[in-house]
Amino acid sequence: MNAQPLRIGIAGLNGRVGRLLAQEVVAGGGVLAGGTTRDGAPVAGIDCPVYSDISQLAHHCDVVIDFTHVSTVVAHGAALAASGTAWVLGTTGLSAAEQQAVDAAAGRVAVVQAANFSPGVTLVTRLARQMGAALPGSDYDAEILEMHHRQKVDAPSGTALAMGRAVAEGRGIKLEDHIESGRDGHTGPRADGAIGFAALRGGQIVGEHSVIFTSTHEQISLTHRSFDRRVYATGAVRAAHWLRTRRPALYDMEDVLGLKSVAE
Ligand SMILES: NC(=O)C1=CN([C@@H]2O[C@H](COP(=O)(O)OP(=O)(O)OC[C@H]3O[C@@H](n4cnc5c(N)ncnc54)[C@H](OP(=O)(O)O)[C@@H]3O)[C@@H](O)[C@H]2O)C=CC1
Ligand SMILES: O=C(O)C1=N[C@H](C(=O)O)C[C@H](O)C1
Repeated sequence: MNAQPLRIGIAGLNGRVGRLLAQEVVAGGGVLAGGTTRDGAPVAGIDCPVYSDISQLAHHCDVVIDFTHVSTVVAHGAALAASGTAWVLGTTGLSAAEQQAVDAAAGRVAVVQAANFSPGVTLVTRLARQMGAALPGSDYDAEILEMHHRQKVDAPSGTALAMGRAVAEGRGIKLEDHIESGRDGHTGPRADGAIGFAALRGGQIVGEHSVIFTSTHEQISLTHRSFDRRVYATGAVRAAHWLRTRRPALYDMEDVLGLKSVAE
């Protein structure tokens, strides 16, 4: 049993998720050790030290929860690995090179990375893997539909890509070899075994994802809707506490929820 409360820092303290994280860290029994904003300015209504440099924040924390922007990932990974600070990473839209930086950091510190910290999405993604295994691409066309608020900057969403990757894993193929995203114009017919994506944007929709399998004779769809971003913040804080006793490695929300020991 750890006597000291967990010291949690928040990268992107003034973000839509960052502001909720500040509340959930305290509600979860942790210490809000500080946060970052781009210019180091304090955030109205949140009482903690604020830095512009994540290295400064890291020295005061056991773990940093990071929901920022993809442009920060390489620098954040290097800084947290150098200071030995665990990392809960929710930022989406990573390139292969940015993902490699996360993998490298996870060789030195414990990292939980998830495109979506909601328990419901974690389960839907697991089910998508099982459906991919059971419903072959030769008979069942897999499509992922997502809708988000108008401010979202990356598409398809990280969650949609994770769901597509799960379908591909179930089918024993690579998503990269079968992805059909952003169809427009004279696309030709759907490729056999393709995994398709469609991204909608509008208003203040928090996050909606559907995985849809359609054959000649039937359709099966799984839909998840987030009503409140707090579901991401509570999931990320849960991940931060779970990380406390872990060795350096890359973990995901299935690890945090203990699902990997449950038979599929
Ligand atoms: N994994 C999950 O469960 C979820 C993931 N996300 C992802 O989290 C990320 C943030 O989402 P959201 O909170 O809605 O976004 P916001 O734009 O509301 O917040 C992002 C914050 O990141 C900071 N930031 C942006 N660019 C930089 C930079 N170059 N350097 C340092 N800080 C920067 C901004 O700081 P400042 O205000 O100082 O400019 C801002 O406050 C996105 O990638 C999103 O897709 C979102 C929801 C759930
Ligand atoms: O930007 C968002 O808002 C969200 N981003 C994540 C994603 O890209 O999947 C998670 C959630 O859908 C909300």
